Amino acid sequence: MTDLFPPTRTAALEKLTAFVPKAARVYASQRNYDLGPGQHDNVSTLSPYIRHRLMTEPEVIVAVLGRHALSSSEKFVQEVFWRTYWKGWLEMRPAVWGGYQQGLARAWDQVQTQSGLRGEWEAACKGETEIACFNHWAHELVNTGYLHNHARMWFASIWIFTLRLPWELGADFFLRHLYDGDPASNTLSWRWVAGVQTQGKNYVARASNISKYTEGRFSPLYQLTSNPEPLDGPPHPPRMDAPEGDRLDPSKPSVLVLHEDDMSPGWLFEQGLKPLATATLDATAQISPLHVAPNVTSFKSALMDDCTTRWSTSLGPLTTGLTTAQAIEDWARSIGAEQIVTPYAPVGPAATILNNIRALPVIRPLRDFDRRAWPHATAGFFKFKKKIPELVGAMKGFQPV
Ligand SMILES: Cc1cc2nc3c(=O)[nH]c(=O)nc-3n(C[C@H](O)[C@H](O)[C@H](O)COP(=O)(O)OP(=O)(O)OC[C@H]3O[C@@H](n4cnc5c(N)ncnc54)[C@H](O)[C@@H]3O)c2cc1C
Repeated sequence: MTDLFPPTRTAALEKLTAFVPKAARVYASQRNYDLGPGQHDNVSTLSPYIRHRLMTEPEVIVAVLGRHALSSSEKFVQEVFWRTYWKGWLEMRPAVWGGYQQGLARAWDQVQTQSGLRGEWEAACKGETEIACFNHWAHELVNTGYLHNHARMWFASIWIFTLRLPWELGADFFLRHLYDGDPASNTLSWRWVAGVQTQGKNYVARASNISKYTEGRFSPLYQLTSNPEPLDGPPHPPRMDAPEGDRLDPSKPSVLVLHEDDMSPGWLFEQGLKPLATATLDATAQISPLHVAPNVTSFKSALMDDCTTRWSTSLGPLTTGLTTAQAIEDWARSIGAEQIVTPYAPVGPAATILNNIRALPVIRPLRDFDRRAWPHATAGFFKFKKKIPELVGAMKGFQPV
């Protein structure tokens, strides 16, 4: 099943080319249908590539707008901007990621000390509950590294409101098994389903909706909790300013650190960066207190191999798989660098490691796309999406048709 996501940019581009003709009318009318593993042709299945920026959001949007007007492909373009919105929202409230990690640590303690909870959590993760659709999605996730968006919503809702398991354990289960596992999209989507993101409003999975959008493959009648209350959560932390990124002075002796959040470093070379050497950061051990699934680890590392192979002539000598701030500092010093350059890593495992580097200045340039979009994630998506035409207009290479 890993063949669904060959870990190369060439494969990502082929998928994009095949999907572009469907990005307008077909996507708008059929995107909510989950037709099962290997049958997800009505959506793009590009997220494992976009999440790691083996392919960027503007690149996908520009390809779609080269074929369709924004008015007819609006639904798809908006979905791509959901990723951007979630990232901007979390970037301005990084304490929410810390809060999730604390909640997860508490829930994980309970799993280890309460055998009843442990059994229920294990049954959910193994797809051994009484609910057939839920079991199916647990297996699909573990076997393929992907779930359709609607299945993610139903699964999260059943996890929280029918199985009554802590939402943080469900978010962690996703992060350990999704090829596109993403701190912002995953954490904030789980919070949204639970009713702590849009406070007081939860997402309730209904048998009729599941039956309709799986074309009758599943119909969990009378099995799902029907009117659950949203969970209580703390108020949102105060909003910080969105980051602006650092200015890059390419004349200083620099080393480059590549990480899972941006595997297309060409834009840094365009700014004149000529690294003395490059290292790749492996942040997978920071994703979860448990082991990340081996297929996810090997997917990420194959994507990184693809990136460093494509850019090999610009990177200088390559060191792979550094895992700590100390290891990066020691390596950078041994090269004789005066600064460490790294594409801005948004809130998450890579940023946590990079933020602990003290021995040398860390220069984190931010892509123009993020700098323009993130500050608009001040409130809900409804407000953010009004900025989409302006953000699309500012994209390099965009020619309206
Ligand atoms: C509980 C839950 C957890 C989720 N966890 C993740 C996650 O860890 N990582 C992740 O990338 N997405 C996550 N999503 C969002 C969404 O489900 C996936 O991005 C989408 O299903 C990816 O499939 P696709 O590429 O075929 O999407 P398409 O429908 O083809 O959409 C195109 C692109 O738009 C973006 N996108 C679409 N829907 C969303 C969305 N709701 N939020 C953010 N971006 C979106 C993705 O980059 C996607 O590749 C989660 C959603 C839910 C409800």
